[in-house]
Amino acid sequence: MHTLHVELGERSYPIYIGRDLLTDSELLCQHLPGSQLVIVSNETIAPLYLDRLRAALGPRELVTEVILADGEQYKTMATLNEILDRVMSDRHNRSTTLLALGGGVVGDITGFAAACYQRGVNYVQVPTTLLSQVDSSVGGKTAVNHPQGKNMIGAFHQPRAVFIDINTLQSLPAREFAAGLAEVIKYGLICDAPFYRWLQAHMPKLLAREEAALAEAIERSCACKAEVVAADEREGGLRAILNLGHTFGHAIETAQGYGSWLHGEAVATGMLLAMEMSARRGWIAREEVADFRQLLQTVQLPVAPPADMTADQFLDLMGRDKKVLDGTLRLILLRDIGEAAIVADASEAELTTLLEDALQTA
Ligand SMILES: NC(=O)c1ccc[n+]([C@@H]2O[C@H](COP(=O)([O-])OP(=O)(O)OC[C@H]3O[C@@H](n4cnc5c(N)ncnc54)[C@H](O)[C@@H]3O)[C@@H](O)[C@H]2O)c1
Ligand SMILES: O=C(O)C(=O)C[C@@H](O)[C@H](O)[C@H](O)COP(=O)(O)O
Ligand SMILES: [Zn+2]
Repeated sequence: MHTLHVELGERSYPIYIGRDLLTDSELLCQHLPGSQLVIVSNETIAPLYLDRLRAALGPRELVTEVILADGEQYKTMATLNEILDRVMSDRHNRSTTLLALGGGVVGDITGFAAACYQRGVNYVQVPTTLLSQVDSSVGGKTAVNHPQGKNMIGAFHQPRAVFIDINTLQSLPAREFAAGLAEVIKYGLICDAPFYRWLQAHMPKLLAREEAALAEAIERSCACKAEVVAADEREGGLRAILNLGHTFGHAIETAQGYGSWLHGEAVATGMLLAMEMSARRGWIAREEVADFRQLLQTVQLPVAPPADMTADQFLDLMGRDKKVLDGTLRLILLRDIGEAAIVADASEAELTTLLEDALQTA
């Protein structure tokens, strides 16, 4: 087992990465000492992993299990209320801890419920998708979607611990695994060029879900995220680099009504747009864009935006991005592989041409 730390003073917490953590009673109970617990999962994950986890957690005075419907389309206020209603009805007090067992959807909603209940109770993350293991379980961004925008209602609320059991990845559908790889690749692009080159070389091993390669990729991704979050917890500046590809990607997810494009798929296409834009500015070589496109294709991630979108629709949705400040859109581009830049000078003309060219390939 490897342990990383997110250093945030009194809100610091460990990230444990290893096999069979889901059944590691001693480790789990060390971080979950209280008598009250709320386990939040969904209808797909619970039948696979809940029994084992429950057994490892041992008997408690009060345990509430909330099993949500599965899907990004349920990352809503209504689902948040479902959790809060159960927590209220079962009379949990402030000493309770929420535990998210699942992917990023379960994790983001559970974290938000923990941030809201009685103005904030503890929660821990037990992420079961690649995406949630390398990204959403770490950093304390919690949220639900609004029909008009992704993650628009939420709070920063850090978990107390993250337990990454890499065995759970063996049951993950291939499409979801690929979506997680998009966020893994993101870390190489924004802050770790050697890691990006390693990913290019080791993609076959990752796609075969070889344990050593998976552990390495998860650890390096979490290390990057932990460092960025520790430096800028609430996205005053630097943390925005974790949003590479997301301004385009969130526009795609919102336009599609959440669900038909997976988050990682939309981010992959968004990262390709950001790389193309960086190349057009002369910041990165054309060959890097071509190699990146090839890498996405190897992983079976989409390389063109949805054909039914227009550049105007993109611009409208991108104008609602959380990185818009005083009416100015900020985008994450690449100065080089491993070196992200936050730019505020993208013109409407530059974006329209970029998007129209990309839409022609869709
Ligand atoms: N908070 C953050 O910093 C952050 C970062 C990245 C993404 N996100 C959010 O995370 C969400 C995407 O997360 P996701 O990709 O994990 O999607 P997800 O939570 O929808 O999970 C993907 C699918 O895999 C299933 N699943 C989960 N674990 C499984 C397993 N081990 N075996 C079999 N099936 C399994 C789920 O039931 C679901 O159907 C989006 O809402 C995105 O906005 C948040
Ligand atoms: O942790 C962050 O910061 C990120 O931006 C990570 C992203 O991968 C993630 O999708 C996040 O939820 C996006 O945040 P948002 O503020 O753009 O909604
Ligand atoms: Zn993301």
